[in-house]
Amino acid sequence: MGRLYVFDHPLIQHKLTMIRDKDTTSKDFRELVDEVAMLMAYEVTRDMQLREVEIETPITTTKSKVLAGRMIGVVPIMRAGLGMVNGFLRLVPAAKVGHIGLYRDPETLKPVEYYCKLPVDAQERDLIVVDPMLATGGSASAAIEFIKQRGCKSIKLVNLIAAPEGIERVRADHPDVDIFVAAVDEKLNDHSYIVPGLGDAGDRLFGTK
Ligand SMILES: O=P(O)(O)OC[C@H]1O[C@H](OP(=O)(O)OP(=O)(O)O)[C@H](O)[C@@H]1O
Ligand SMILES: O=c1cc[nH]c(=O)[nH]1
Ligand SMILES: [Mg+2]
Repeated sequence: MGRLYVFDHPLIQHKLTMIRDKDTTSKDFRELVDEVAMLMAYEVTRDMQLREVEIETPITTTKSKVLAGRMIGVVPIMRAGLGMVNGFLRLVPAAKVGHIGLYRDPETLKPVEYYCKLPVDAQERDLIVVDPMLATGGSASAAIEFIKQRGCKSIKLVNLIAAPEGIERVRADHPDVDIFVAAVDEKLNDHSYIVPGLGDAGDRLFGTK
């Protein structure tokens, strides 16, 4: 069973409140999603490997640590996942970015794939799938499945807000994937939007509605 991490850091919770507020403008919404993604990236990357190197400071020679081992690939689920990419890249600029285009069909609620491009060395990277919303879990589960079909094995999922249904779905379909969220909300409504949630993340990021 994949582990579930809920980030209760006060800065994340404060910013999430502003993100949820319906009166927050697209500009502020984008900036806040970016900031929370960066704060989450700090914790999500806690298990990155280090190796020791010898360096010279202005005072003396010393041993110190640098990143080593598997590098990261950030995989946003478009569109809304795009809003979380920069936060990760600011902390890990050497990360590569793969894109998965999915939208949830409003009638069937099933994810429809329209794009997939991963880094050529994706199989050798620790992949972090990002999407602000985990509602039914259909989109995240399909995205993880596409990535696995391309030979990738080390995968994490990072969402701002998750519904219990989405967490259960991803855990059932992909028990090897750990999930990192800023909040677990109450439920889904009749249109499978998260309650209380933040509305349509893609529309709020890009001002399309
Ligand atoms: O867990 P699910 O029930 O699959 O729903 C979550 C998905 O819905 C949203 O995308 P949307 O389909 O609105 O596409 P968009 O990002 O282009 O707006 C969201 O960004 C997730 O990808
Ligand atoms: O609440 C939801 C559910 C799916 N997609 C969103 O953007 N918001
Ligand atoms: Mg949307």
